Amino acid sequence: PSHQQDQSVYEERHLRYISPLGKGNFGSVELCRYDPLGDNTGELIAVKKLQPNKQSNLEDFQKEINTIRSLHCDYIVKYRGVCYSMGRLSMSLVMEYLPHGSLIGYLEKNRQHVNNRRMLLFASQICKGLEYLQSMRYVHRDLAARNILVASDTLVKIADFGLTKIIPFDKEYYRVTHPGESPIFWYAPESITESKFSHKSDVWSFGVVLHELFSYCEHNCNPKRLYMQELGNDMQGLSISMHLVDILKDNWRLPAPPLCPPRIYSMMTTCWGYSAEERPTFSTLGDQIETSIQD
Ligand SMILES: CC(C)(Nc1nc(-c2c[nH]c3ncc(Cl)cc23)ncc1F)C(=O)NCC(F)(F)F
Repeated sequence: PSHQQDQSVYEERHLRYISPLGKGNFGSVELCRYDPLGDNTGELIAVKKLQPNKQSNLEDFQKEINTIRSLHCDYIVKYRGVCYSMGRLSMSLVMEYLPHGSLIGYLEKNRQHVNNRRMLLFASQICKGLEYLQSMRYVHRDLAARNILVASDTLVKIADFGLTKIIPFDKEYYRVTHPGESPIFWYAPESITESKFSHKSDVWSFGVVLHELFSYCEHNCNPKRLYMQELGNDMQGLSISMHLVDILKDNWRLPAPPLCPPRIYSMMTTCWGYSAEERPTFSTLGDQIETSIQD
């Protein structure tokens, strides 16, 4: 209902810190209990604090809060509200807490009872979440299994909108001025060479997430490791991204994960079309995944 205020304010005095969850873009996230009654019956929440010493300023954080507050989708981590502290000088983003954590940890722990059908269910949920993001003209820019959260054994959600940008109404892509520490092994070629980000660059990253899914996030065959093996581990710094683009131009792609169904691997390779136009849309990918689930 529109009258329901979507921004609930959490009072810092009722916040009970429990444990650290991890570090994301521009901040750290902690598990807390919001316990106004003081009897430990309050809800568990994930609280993302702005890293005070980071050059990222309050403005970027405010943008991230506005982004996640505007998203209402079953496959995107839910915004709960904000918590002001130190007399409204600093603020924290409050999100729903998903007990199973990020997809990487979940797959490492539960590998034995997650089969291909379950993987395809997760893939279709991520795809639907991305289709929704695209309908809102957002590009995520940091799609990776580490940024997918597990709500239950049958539900995953996209999270960490620290790098998400809105595509201007008159353009098909967003150009970043300050690339920062980029996860280049999840990046499309044009994002590496021209800092250009679009729905089609998110499609490339979705292909890499599919590879992570069907590799069960095995750390010895994660994308960075596989690329570095191909590049020769002796590379340093800047030349890695240029060498990476060269092997992509020569049509080298991540190899099929062990036991990955051929139809799924060919779906990944369509996401890795060198030029953005060759890559499918999320709706086409969604249909292909649904078809694979039926079989
Ligand atoms: C920076 C942070 C905390 N990292 C982690 N979150 C959670 C984690 C576990 N449960 C959570 N419930 C909500 C949220 Cl926002 C995070 C978690 N678990 C492990 C993490 F490394 C994060 O936000 N990562 C992006 C995400 F994984 F969420 F996509």
